Amino acid sequence: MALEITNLSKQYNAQKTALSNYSITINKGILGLLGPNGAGKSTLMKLIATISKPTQGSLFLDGTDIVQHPDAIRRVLGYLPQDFGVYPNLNAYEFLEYIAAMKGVGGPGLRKRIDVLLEGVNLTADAKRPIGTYSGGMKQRIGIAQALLNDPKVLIFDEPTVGLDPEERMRFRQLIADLAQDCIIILSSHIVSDIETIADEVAIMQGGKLITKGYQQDIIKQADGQIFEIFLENNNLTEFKNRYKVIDTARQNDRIKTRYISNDAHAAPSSAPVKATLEDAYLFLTQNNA
Ligand SMILES: Nc1ncnc2c1ncn2[C@@H]1O[C@H](COP(=O)(O)OP(=O)(O)OP(=O)(O)O)[C@@H](O)[C@H]1O
Repeated sequence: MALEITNLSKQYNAQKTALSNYSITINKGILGLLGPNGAGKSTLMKLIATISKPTQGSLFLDGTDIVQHPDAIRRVLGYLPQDFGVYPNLNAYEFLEYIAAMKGVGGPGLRKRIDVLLEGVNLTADAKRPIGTYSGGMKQRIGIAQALLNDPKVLIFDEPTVGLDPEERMRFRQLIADLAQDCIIILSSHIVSDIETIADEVAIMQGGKLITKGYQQDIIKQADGQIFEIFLENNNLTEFKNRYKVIDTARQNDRIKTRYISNDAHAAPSSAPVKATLEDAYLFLTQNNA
């Protein structure tokens, strides 16, 4: 199963091009879309979900043009939009039955499927309560469950971990890891650590463009030799920040351990090179392309 995206552009109006000449091939497994606010992540996901039409370019799923034939993906699609709305008066069962009807999913197995999904997102105990009484994280979890109702082969999750506590994040990871053997799963976040623990491959985007895509270790390699650490006195940090892109600081006794981006030729004296992480690589690559 493969999704082939070629020269995709989306222009919302004369001033706003949200996606520009974007090409990517997405295979089975979990692809994490990383990018700052406004990078075009949601726009890309909406185009794949055929909720929105591209201004230019093509999207093919296993050789079928899904701009011309959106049903080819809709049949096998599970989608959690960023602004997922729920019906406050319905309980979880009623809501999932309603979504199942809209997706044309039914039959004798439906009740069982809903039970399994509610268990999967840890909502069994609250299934009879109106969704309007749920917390933000619980609403997000019912959103995840509805995306899985039709046994999808292409799953799109826009910021799925928003509002989830660490335990629920772990549960989400396990839930989709099992599905990834057999599905294309695309999820977005601007929280690098979420993508780091969930995704096999990562696509970094910025300003509507794809900066890089690959396995995590290959993306991290791109920042090798560019990340340094230095111990600074308290009052030197502000000036240091004017000269270098600081990634992180941590107070250690009376000094500040400062992680920053540079290269060997320009690193500050008394710095030590350190091994890059995905977060470092993300900041390095988006800074270079800003
Ligand atoms: N319907 C629209 N009309 C006009 N501009 C839009 C529309 N939707 C999105 N945009 C703009 O397109 C750009 C890309 O937006 P998009 O929501 O795809 O980014 P994103 O990477 O998902 O951002 P975030 O992380 O904040 O959700 C932004 O500048 C946004 O303001």
